[in-house]
Amino acid sequence: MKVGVIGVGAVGAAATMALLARGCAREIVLVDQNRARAKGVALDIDYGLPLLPPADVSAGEATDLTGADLLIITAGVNEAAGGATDRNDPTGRLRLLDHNAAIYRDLVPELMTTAPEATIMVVTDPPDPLAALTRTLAGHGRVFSTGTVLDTLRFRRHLSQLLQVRAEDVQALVVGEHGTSEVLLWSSANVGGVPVLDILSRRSEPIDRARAQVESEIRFANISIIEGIGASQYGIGAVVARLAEAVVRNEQALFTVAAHDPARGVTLSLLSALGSHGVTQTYLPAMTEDEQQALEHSAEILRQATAKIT
Ligand SMILES: NC(=O)c1ccc[n+]([C@@H]2O[C@H](COP(=O)([O-])OP(=O)(O)OC[C@H]3O[C@@H](n4cnc5c(N)ncnc54)[C@H](O)[C@@H]3O)[C@@H](O)[C@H]2O)c1
Repeated sequence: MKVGVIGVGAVGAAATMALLARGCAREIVLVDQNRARAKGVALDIDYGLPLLPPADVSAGEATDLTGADLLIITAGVNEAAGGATDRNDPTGRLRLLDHNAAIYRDLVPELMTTAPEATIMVVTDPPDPLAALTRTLAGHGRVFSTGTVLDTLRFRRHLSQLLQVRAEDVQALVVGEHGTSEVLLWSSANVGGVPVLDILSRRSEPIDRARAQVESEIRFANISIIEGIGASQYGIGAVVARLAEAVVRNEQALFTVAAHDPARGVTLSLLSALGSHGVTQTYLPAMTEDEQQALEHSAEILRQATAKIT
């Protein structure tokens, strides 16, 4: 399987290492407008390849992506460079939209001339409106964004720490925008079928305080990471690799990736089956009325953002 990584900054490099460790791509081509950077990352990784599953990694141009099965786009400014690191700013990652949409308007048509058959994973922020734009520019529907997959993992990790159980046994979803309006589905969060809210309600600590703390840590996790290392990269790298694996193996595995939702007329995260052609089926998770309202609010924010660029 041939995979192209377009944008070889912090996220592109971390995603490439995670892809290699998972052994789900035989050939990876790294493309960046900073050619020297792509070459440096490819060379650095190349020296570690004898210890990794068989694969070739090279730096190239868009023209070297011919025959790619999957394109992973991480090109664009991040929250630190784009001034989106204020916890009190409800716009959040949407602040990067105009800048990164301009990059996509140049990039995607060029990619389509060389790899028109590839499925496309959008990682650049804000990923959901950019996936909608990519779908229009590419002229096909094999486009999804990483959506709230990372937020969902963060939710599971925080609940696992709160309840002292391993994260693999925590089922919990975040839906809507990958951004400040995302919706944590507390009502269906469970460990081994036992509702998380039932467990928390039996504790001495007020449930609202525990919920508010978890929500805040998840909603602003990117900023906490950026304050330490300048860019959120390793968690998303692991997410990208797992999603790439689902695509190249045509798994139809369920993730909260974002895809076009005809019912709401917008690209956002629900629960979707992911395979070689991108998202093939989407399910609306069970929700309380409050959660449904929050999801519709998130959809509206994304609709308005998407309308500005498409
Ligand atoms: N979806 C998520 O969950 C998630 C998580 C973390 C980061 N991100 C986003 O991923 C993006 C990349 O973040 P980063 O930290 O790697 O940024 P970065 O600045 O380290 O890297 C971006 C790279 O894109 C390249 N680039 C810019 N325009 C290009 C073009 N037209 N063609 C090819 N390459 C181009 C730059 O040269 C740079 O190397 C940002 O938008 C960031 O906010 C998304």
